[in-house]
Amino acid sequence: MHTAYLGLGSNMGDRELQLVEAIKLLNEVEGIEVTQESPIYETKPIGYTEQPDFLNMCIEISTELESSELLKVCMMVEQQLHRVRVERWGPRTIDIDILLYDQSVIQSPDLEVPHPRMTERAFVMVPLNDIASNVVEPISKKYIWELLLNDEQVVKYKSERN
Ligand SMILES: Nc1ncnc2c1ncn2[C@@H]1O[C@H](COP(=O)(O)OP(=O)(O)OP(=O)(O)O)[C@@H](O)[C@H]1O
Ligand SMILES: Nc1nc2c(c(=O)[nH]1)N=C(CO)CN2
Repeated sequence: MHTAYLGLGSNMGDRELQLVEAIKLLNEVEGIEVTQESPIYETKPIGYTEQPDFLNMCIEISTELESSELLKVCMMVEQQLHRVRVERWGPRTIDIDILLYDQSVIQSPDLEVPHPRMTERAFVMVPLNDIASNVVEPISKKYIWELLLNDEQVVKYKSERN
């Protein structure tokens, strides 16, 4: 059995209904059980900003499916909810991203896990932290180290007072 975290987003049509429907459809798939749902957040669009606000949330699932099968299921659910994609990062009825799959690191042409942009996105990290703070804590700590290693200079200050 595997544990995975999925990020859900919607900014077209009945946004809340589409999140609810996506969770229902995922739960109906054999080999998937939705075990936790975060609160829903209303978020300003990141990236391409000339589009409506999103509703975002994260869920935890317990699954027998391999990661590639899980990706197919996510894409199938997106299709069932009539996802239309006009442009990359543009408006969509539903977007389902695989954020984490156990502790796996996957780098295939179709699937990258952990999701490569998740740590830059508060609309992912905030709801993920609501349902999996134990998972977010080591990730964010690692991320802080990466920021420091890459460009930011943050050096401990030695007091000049007595
Ligand atoms: N972790 C992942 N979860 C979902 N799709 C992924 C993942 N890694 C790679 N992909 C690929 O990304 C494609 C979907 O891209 P999509 O258009 O949904 O990206 P996006 O949601 O607009 O942008 P972003 O990936 O930055 O959230 C899929 O065809 C899938 O093969
Ligand atoms: N607030 C917000 N912004 C986004 C979102 C999203 O889900 N929420 N998804 C994107 C592409 O995946 C791009 N920008």
